[in-house]
Amino acid sequence: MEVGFLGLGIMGKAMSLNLLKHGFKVTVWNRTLSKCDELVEHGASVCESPAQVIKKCKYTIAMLSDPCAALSVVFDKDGVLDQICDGKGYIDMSTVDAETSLKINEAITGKGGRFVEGPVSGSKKPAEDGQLIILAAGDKALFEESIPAFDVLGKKSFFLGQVGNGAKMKLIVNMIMGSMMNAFSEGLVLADKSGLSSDTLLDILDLGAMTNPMFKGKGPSMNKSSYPPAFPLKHQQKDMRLALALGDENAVSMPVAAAANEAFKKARSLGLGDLDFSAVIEAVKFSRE
Ligand SMILES: NC(=O)C1=CN([C@@H]2O[C@H](COP(=O)(O)OP(=O)(O)OC[C@H]3O[C@@H](n4cnc5c(N)ncnc54)[C@H](OP(=O)(O)O)[C@@H]3O)[C@@H](O)[C@H]2O)C=CC1
Ligand SMILES: O=CC(=O)O
Repeated sequence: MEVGFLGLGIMGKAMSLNLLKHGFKVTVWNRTLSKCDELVEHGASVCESPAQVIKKCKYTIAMLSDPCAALSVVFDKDGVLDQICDGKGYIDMSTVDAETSLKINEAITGKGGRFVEGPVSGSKKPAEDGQLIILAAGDKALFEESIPAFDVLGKKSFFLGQVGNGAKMKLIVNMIMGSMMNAFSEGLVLADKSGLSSDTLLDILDLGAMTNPMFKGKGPSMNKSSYPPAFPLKHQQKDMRLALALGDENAVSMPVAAAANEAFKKARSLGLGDLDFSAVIEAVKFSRE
């Protein structure tokens, strides 16, 4: 199977490398073209614009930072829309809001193409290991044709119905994750300020009903104030913002998520946006100083 891949950030690089490892022919494009070099070393071809990738490939996957990036890659000059046509499939796996996904769907299908949104749950390591959870929606036939690629990228693919449902589900999952990360950060800081060992707190949490891979994976490095980016904090804050907007639309009161969003905003204002989202603990420490 030949696929195009647009966007080689933390996730896109790991995902496209995985496809190459599993025998897919992959043609890549990234806004900063130099990031394609490593993929070429692993056998990928490169194009100089999204339009060229779409022209070459029947199926193209995108993994871009946010709604603005997702829209720009589709609608700008030499973008996806220039070449999308009957018989082509576009699969956007970026985390965006439903409105963005619907706009893209309308434009792609308006030119005869087919569209699936497929945001993923799981970070850099699950992307490297092909263990993502794929939250797809849109064109069912395209979803089914994408299964060979999804099976390489993920451990489970959900089909959630109409376009927008994948985006909404992903935002809800990440709203919960961002809120949990804040509660966790407050607990670690409170243990430390109370004269307790935050490492012992991790051991206690790990033995009880609250054990989870996120506390287990991030806790030890948070206790060392180390935040190598797996999931950039600026993206987690984008997800909180978009989830809160979904709450607004549906009149769902979400004070916990709103407070978590404020902490992520604070962390961004402290210049921590490119670090891992666990760096939000620095905003918690800051507010207690
Ligand atoms: N990291 C993670 O753990 C996870 C991330 N996600 C989601 O996946 C998506 C990608 O995340 P991640 O790989 O971490 O992000 P990165 O910040 O590492 O990469 C972002 C990518 O988007 C591209 N990009 C940004 N703005 C534009 C633009 N205006 N036009 C074209 N391309 C653009 C970047 O290009 P350039 O290299 O030129 O800057 C880069 O390829 C996000 O939506 C994120 O929320 C989902 C699950 C897990
Ligand atoms: O979107 C981030 C993730 O870890 O999932």
